Amino acid sequence: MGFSDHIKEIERVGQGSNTGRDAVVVASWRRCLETYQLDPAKAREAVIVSETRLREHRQQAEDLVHIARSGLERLYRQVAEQNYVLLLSDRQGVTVEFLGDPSFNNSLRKAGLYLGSEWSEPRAGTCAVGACITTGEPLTIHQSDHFDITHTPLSCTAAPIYDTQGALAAVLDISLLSSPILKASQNMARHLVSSTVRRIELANLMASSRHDLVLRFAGAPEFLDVDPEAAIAVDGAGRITGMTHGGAKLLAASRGLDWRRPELLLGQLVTDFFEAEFGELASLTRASLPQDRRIALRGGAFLYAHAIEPQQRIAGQPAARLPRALPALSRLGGTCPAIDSLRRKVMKLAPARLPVLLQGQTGTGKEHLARIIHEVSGVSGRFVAVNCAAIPEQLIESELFGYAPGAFTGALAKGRKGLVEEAKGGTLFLDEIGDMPFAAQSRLLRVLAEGEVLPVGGSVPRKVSFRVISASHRPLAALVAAGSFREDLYYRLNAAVLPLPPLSGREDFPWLLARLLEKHSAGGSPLRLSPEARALLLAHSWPGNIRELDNAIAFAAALCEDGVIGVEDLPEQLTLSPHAATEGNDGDGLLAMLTSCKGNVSEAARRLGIDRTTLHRRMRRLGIGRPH
Ligand SMILES: Nc1ncnc2c1ncn2[C@@H]1O[C@H](COP(=O)(O)OP(=O)(O)OP(=O)(O)O)[C@@H](O)[C@H]1O
Repeated sequence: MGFSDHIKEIERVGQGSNTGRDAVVVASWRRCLETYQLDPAKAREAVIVSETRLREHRQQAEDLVHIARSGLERLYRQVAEQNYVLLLSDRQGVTVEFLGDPSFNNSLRKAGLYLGSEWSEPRAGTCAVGACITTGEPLTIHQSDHFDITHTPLSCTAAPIYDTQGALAAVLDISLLSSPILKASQNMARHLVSSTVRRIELANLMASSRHDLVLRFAGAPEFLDVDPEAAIAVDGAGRITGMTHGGAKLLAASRGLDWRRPELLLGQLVTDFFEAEFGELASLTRASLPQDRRIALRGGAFLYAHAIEPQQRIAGQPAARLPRALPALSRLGGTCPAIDSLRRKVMKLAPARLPVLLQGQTGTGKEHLARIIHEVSGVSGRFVAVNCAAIPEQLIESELFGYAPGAFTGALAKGRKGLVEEAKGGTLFLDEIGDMPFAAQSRLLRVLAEGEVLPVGGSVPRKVSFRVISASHRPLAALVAAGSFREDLYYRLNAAVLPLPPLSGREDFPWLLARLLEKHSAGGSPLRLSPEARALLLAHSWPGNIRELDNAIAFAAALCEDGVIGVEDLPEQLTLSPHAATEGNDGDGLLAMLTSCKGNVSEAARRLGIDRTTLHRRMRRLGIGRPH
């Protein structure tokens, strides 16, 4: 369809004609024309938000992204071959997570299928993410369904992700740069996106309702354990505390209520919705066969249920296994010279309340260490963490130091306490301190030098006393030399410097691995690794450090079936990393690579960038046979 035909059709729809478009598209076009006053004749470029705004949006979505990641990567693997890219947007329509083929980066960025792209209806016109945010329903916006002519080559399918309280939290979208003409070609995409969202919501509910009873539901007993359609969480008093979107719809349908009004569902007695006593519902555990767990809703419909009991600590046993329950210093790491020395330093420094500077690559555990220092110091105040890189530059001073009444437009009438005062008597952790703007650095220096804080727009300083721990992944000394960090502040912050080693250099790797396996065991028996998966993890170079390992185990924990993580459960990037080339030089690395290629020597040689004969020679030298 040409440019002018597209505009004419939108105008006709605006005047009330029926041109055969889906109702969701028609409604969205009308919103674009009437509510957002967009002009179909004006093509707009895709909007990509600034780095700072992106960081802010990503920070807010961090927990959700963490839980969603394994589902996203699995979905991406299912669709990447058909050239789909995957976007996760927050409820403002900003893309906070993106998976796509990097070789198309330029065209994807230009088309707005990229990290930071903003797909809200008022900005981008009719688009899948924007329409999904507005309607709260899964949908496809295919080619000329898009309002803006710039986006008409795209085909986008999106589904909403709801939080456990029934609010729209994010949107998952898969998109194609070019697609077949028929919209029905995207039906499968819609099914895949919706089922991924269902799994993400279920994982989110399970993670946030550990101390409540969770009830999972399916229309057929066969699907109850593998792919439940809905779930709700219920507290000890029988009141509903959380739900997946499917759960909300099911509860609402049973009483003829509107699922868009979660306040009518949350906090209500579960027995108001089911023809069963609370005790009966709680007894629908795996102890009986799925087909025997049939229950009736108040509205008359039947379905099958699976009750998962709240996780309780069994006296003496699991509590000792939980990483949090370990004494603070032993949570630092295993036994090896580098970590033992770090532990000794922390033991001495923690009670001294000196400013400490933590240096280490991203994901090496700087915040983890800062919390340990806080705990060991035994102070009664709070631990307040501030990520200086995530707060927009214009807000950082008021966030940190607070502001006086009426300090600026939009300020609260009675002013506000800053984070520095929140940390009174405790610890202020300034992460990514190297990103703190110069003006805020000067104010912080004054607070540290004088022990008092002057709120923005205020004239009366207030006394504060707290311990400051700062962290940076860039060497602060180099920032001082480059003139972007105040030298006097640098000397105030680094009374003691603790470097954190990169994961690849940590001899206590097995200890860390064991802690993370416990962490992701979700209360059941601890997860285990197959020997091949362990070899692969040991061989990887971990550029993202402990965070990358943590994410990889979280991912594998979600995929593995019987508590044993195999190579096939690990994220693909572990086997395809650019660092793989170095992994063929030692026995473990080579074995891991061969295993990940299912024993295919040609494939392993290709990934290692060497020829087959060299690989065979290396295998003979290291005494490695071909794994089966
Ligand atoms: N010693 C440890 N034992 C177990 N888990 C750890 C340990 N250190 C770090 N982690 C885990 O690794 C992840 C990353 O840690 P953390 O956020 O402290 O890193 P960071 O260096 O502050 O990262 P960034 O530079 O990105 O802010 C977290 O999930 C944390 O719980």
